[in-house]
Amino acid sequence: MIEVRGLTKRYGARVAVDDVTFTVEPGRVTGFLGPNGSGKSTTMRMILGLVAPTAGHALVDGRPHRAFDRPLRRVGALLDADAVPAGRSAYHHLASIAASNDIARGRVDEVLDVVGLRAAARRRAGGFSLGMRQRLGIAVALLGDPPVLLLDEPVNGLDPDGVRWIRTLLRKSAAEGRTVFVAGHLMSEMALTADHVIVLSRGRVIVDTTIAEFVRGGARGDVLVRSPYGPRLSALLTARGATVTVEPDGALAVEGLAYSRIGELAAGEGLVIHELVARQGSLEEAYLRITEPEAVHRAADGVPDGAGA
Ligand SMILES: Nc1ncnc2c1ncn2[C@@H]1O[C@H](COP(=O)(O)OP(=O)(O)OP(=O)(O)O)[C@@H](O)[C@H]1O
Repeated sequence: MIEVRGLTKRYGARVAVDDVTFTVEPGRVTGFLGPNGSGKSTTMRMILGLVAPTAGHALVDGRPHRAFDRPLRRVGALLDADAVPAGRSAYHHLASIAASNDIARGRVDEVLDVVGLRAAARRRAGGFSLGMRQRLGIAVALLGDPPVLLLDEPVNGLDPDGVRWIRTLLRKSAAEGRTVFVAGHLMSEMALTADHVIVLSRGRVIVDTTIAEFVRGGARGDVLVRSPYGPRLSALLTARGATVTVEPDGALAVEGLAYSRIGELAAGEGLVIHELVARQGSLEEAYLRITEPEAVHRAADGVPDGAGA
């Protein structure tokens, strides 16, 4: 479990993380979302004891990270895939980290297998692709078989196969009872991987809830209707209180009426329907809806007065 209480980080006048409190529970994947610069990495670094908080504290399984003698056995972290030493092979990189954390050398081969780097293990990590460096970073995180995983954008640079592999790994780790905390920007992937979501905006927590609840509360659900009688159907549904938007391909997006009612109304008027789909809102839609004002504001911040396009 990760417990963050009143965590704050100021850099001069800039508040990177502002009185943040949350708990990351074991047994589920918790997604950590927020626009660029909202404070996710700084929060993760404070949890790992790499950045000193201005105020507040973070505990991992009840203790501050610095209290662990062999931290890799308690928390596996991926922060920056470029942190791999260029001159060393993947094997030697992992072996030296294992030795300093009192982890059996045999574990190195195991994690190389898990991350799919066995064949490249003797090559210099400096020649690795971004995806391979990312896999090596994940190997380091897994080395100590830790009960807590903390990963900053783990799918960055991975191919679709790798993205699916990460998803499976994180789901499996949570099912084993581990605490899995993962920051990311890829909403479609987060929707498939996470059970719970914490959203930061300007250094503050603005959402801390289940993915299902977040999507239900923040995203629009509607019904997609395709019919050769689009305009007549649109008039009919509007007269019954629905809000109808015509999509670029001529389909109708209908809000305010259940799909069953739409089908009945159309049948009553003898209007043929080719497709009738109840669409669930997406995580991306819910996320954009709550963070868009900030994105706009930040874009405005970035444009100096009088600067032309
Ligand atoms: N060492 C530092 N010195 C000064 N400011 C910093 C430092 N580290 C982070 N910041 C600032 O703190 C804020 C939060 O940054 P942080 O990297 O935590 O955001 P993030 O949510 O991880 O962003 P991204 O999604 O782009 O990775 C930003 O305004 C950033 O410029």
